[in-house]
Amino acid sequence: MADGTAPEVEGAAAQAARIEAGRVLFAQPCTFLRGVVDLAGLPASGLPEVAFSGRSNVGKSSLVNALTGRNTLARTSNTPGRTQEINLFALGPDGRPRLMLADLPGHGFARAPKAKVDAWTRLVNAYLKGRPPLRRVLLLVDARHGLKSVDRTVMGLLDGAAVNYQVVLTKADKLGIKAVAEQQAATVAALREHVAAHPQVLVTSAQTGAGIPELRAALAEIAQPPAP
Ligand SMILES: Nc1nc2c(ncn2[C@@H]2O[C@H](COP(=O)(O)OP(=O)(O)OP(=O)(O)O)[C@@H](O)[C@H]2O)c(=O)[nH]1
Ligand SMILES: [Mg+2]
Repeated sequence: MADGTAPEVEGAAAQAARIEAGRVLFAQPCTFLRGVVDLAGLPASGLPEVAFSGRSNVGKSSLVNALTGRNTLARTSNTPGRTQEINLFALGPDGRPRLMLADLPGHGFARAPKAKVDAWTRLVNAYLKGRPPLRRVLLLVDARHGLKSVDRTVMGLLDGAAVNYQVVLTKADKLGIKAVAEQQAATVAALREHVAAHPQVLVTSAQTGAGIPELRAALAEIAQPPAP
């Protein structure tokens, strides 16, 4: 390079700057705005939004908590079907939030009455297809199980609506390093034919914090830039 800096050194410096931007963003306050049961209840905030989607019990609410460093911001449970509304959280300095987080009800099996599950599935699908500020959908997939047919249905919906999405493997602490790497490689390969999918698959654990700095960094690139 012209200034004598080796490319790998420049790459490492750029990555460190991304990680730092993510740390700074998620060190800001995060406040629960509201839970909505129909699209009309969604605020027109003008903020970029990122949604946490995936099968029931995959760890969506836990990931919101791990990212924001708050254990009880989003309610979690061992029972699939815990989150039954679209819960919105504003992240950023008081009065000047930079990013909206949307913790969604899960897809697929849930321990709740069928009529209720059908209603929130319709809500989530309508939200995923038609929410203008939605910049990225994080499609959470249990690292032990990989992509399931309900995930492929959601991927088809997002491809069709041209909504950018990124697969995040969760609960990586429940698998060995080799098995996680194999699941990651298989998922990357499966995403190649999906036009709206981000090519990078992130690996996380809400329990150990693995992958959380990297996911924060990815979301900092979507957030509104900090005020000068
Ligand atoms: N070991 C481990 N357990 C996790 C992790 N993330 C979530 N869990 C557990 O998985 C269960 C479900 O977590 P939630 O965060 O409630 O999952 P969810 O996707 O929001 O579930 P619904 O709202 O029901 O769709 C809880 O018992 C969590 O403690 C993780 O990274 N590692
Ligand atoms: Mg939840």
